[in-house]
Amino acid sequence: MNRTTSPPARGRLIVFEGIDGTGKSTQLRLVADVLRQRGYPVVATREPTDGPYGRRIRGLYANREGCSREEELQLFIADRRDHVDTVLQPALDAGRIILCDRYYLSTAAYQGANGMDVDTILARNRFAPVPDLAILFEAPIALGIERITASRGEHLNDFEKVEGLTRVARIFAALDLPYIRRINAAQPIDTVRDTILALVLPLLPPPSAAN
Ligand SMILES: Nc1ncnc2c1ncn2[C@@H]1O[C@H](COP(=O)(O)OP(=O)(O)OP(=O)(O)O)[C@@H](O)[C@H]1O
Ligand SMILES: Cc1cn([C@H]2C[C@H](O)[C@@H](COP(=O)(O)O)O2)c(=O)[nH]c1=O
Repeated sequence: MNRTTSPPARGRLIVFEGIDGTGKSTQLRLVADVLRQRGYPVVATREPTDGPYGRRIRGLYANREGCSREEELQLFIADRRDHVDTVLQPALDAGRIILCDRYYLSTAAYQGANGMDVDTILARNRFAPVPDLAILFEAPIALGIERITASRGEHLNDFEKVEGLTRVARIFAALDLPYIRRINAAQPIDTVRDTILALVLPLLPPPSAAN
């Protein structure tokens, strides 16, 4: 008998976006735990990645000297291409639920804040799968800075960085795409987690169909 098996349902791509210190990584871990407890095959990942381009990008945080804005943008895009090819597309094809800490809206906002054209950045990311949901974490810049300073001892509070984050926040605020949902990330951790789950759970197939 000629038996056929149906391919697994396409997975879901859910991305966590927003300025620094709004709680994306914290929430990604919490939401991944809840989904796994419910039986979903979750892939938790992030950009910049830990791959070769991502490592080069992280090296730039310490010293940007000699790297033009265009080269920086190219590195983020190369990192994303690699991420799509090696992690995101295979996971989607296998029916997994991907939770990704930052994606191409971060490129639009951060490299846009560096002076690159936002629409051009988005156009150069057309190779990347469109997310099913982009959760945009919104909180005052000062709150994000305060959280990071308290937790990591990083000193983000100089004028130049605050000004830069203000430009980033303005671009995030102006993005108008159908898959974006904005959340109030200034609320307590459990409240934010429940808000995210209320957005995510209705988008998922039953856990058995996602395995
Ligand atoms: N809702 C919240 N209320 C209070 N503190 C929070 C909340 N969410 C996260 N934090 C704390 O703020 C700090 C920064 O959180 P987290 O690393 O998750 O932010 P992030 O958005 O991923 O930052 P970055 O973009 O810089 O990586 C952590 O110490 C975390 O415990
Ligand atoms: C994906 C992406 C990230 N960035 C910036 C945003 C943050 O300042 C760092 C990542 O830091 P995290 O603490 O690891 O979240 O990189 C960017 O400028 N462009 C991008 O595309």
